[in-house]
Amino acid sequence: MKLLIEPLLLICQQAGKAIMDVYQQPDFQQWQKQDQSPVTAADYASHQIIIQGLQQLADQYPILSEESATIPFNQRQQWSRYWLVDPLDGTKEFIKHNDEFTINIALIEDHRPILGMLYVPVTGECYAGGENLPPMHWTPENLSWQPLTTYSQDSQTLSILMSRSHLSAKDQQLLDNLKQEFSVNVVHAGSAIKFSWLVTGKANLYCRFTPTSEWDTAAGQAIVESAGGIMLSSSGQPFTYNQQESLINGPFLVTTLTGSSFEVLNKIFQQAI
Ligand SMILES: Nc1ncnc2c1ncn2[C@@H]1O[C@H](COP(=O)(O)O)[C@@H](OP(=O)(O)O)[C@H]1O
Ligand SMILES: [Mg+2]
Repeated sequence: MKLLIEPLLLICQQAGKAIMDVYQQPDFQQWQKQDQSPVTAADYASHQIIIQGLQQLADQYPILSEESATIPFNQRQQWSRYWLVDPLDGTKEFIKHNDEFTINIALIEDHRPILGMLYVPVTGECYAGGENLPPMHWTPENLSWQPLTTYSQDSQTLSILMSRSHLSAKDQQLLDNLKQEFSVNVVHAGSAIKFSWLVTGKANLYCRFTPTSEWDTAAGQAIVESAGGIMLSSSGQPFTYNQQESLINGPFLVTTLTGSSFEVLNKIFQQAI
């Protein structure tokens, strides 16, 4: 698994450069996809580079990318290992020009993310982690991977991450209920950048009720889990992938909280579903 880190970083850097080339154009084009979500030339360019890069690796696995996601479930069901890719996560943030977008690449084995990489094109930072790998951070300043200190702890103070672009009445209800038990600080961030904030200790909770897709969460989950955090579904089980025809995720809770604060927060999350 460790051997994949450097080649994946290189792929992300190349795709990130293509994304930034579009981002820096004064007036880039955008289109609506069939599901009404926006897409740009940056999404497609990044997709092409990542596919080509993954196809050049020594070990070959099928690839499911947001921009080529029409592979039917009866075919995907045969896969024990595959790459799950979001070539540009946070397209709305990209269009708003607020810098909060990522490239997400995960390796899934038997429905669980065993390796994840998140790349932030604007800063050139990269996060990685997985099974038998510590959470790691790469920066253009250090030009090397540094292990991240893990922040799992029992705490009465919540820094809760919420989407910048997708919020619901349930999110508000959850916040109100959490405020009765914890001191709560809300942090807004777009895309899978939210997962990086969990492993750097800038936040300790991310709950989501509005839809996301499987490629939005898998890489972040692998990194958070490598840092000792957890990502749970509405049934209280670790979050899984490629189990159904739909690629839309249900509600989830991601946290680095432990002990009694985790128990209280999990109860409030379960009640909110
Ligand atoms: N109705 C919907 N169905 C599926 N995914 C949705 C969705 N609304 C938002 N998302 C997902 O939420 C992601 C953005 O997350 P956030 O709101 O936290 O920034 C989007 O990623 P993309 O930008 O890659 O499409 C998109 O996949
Ligand atoms: Mg996405």
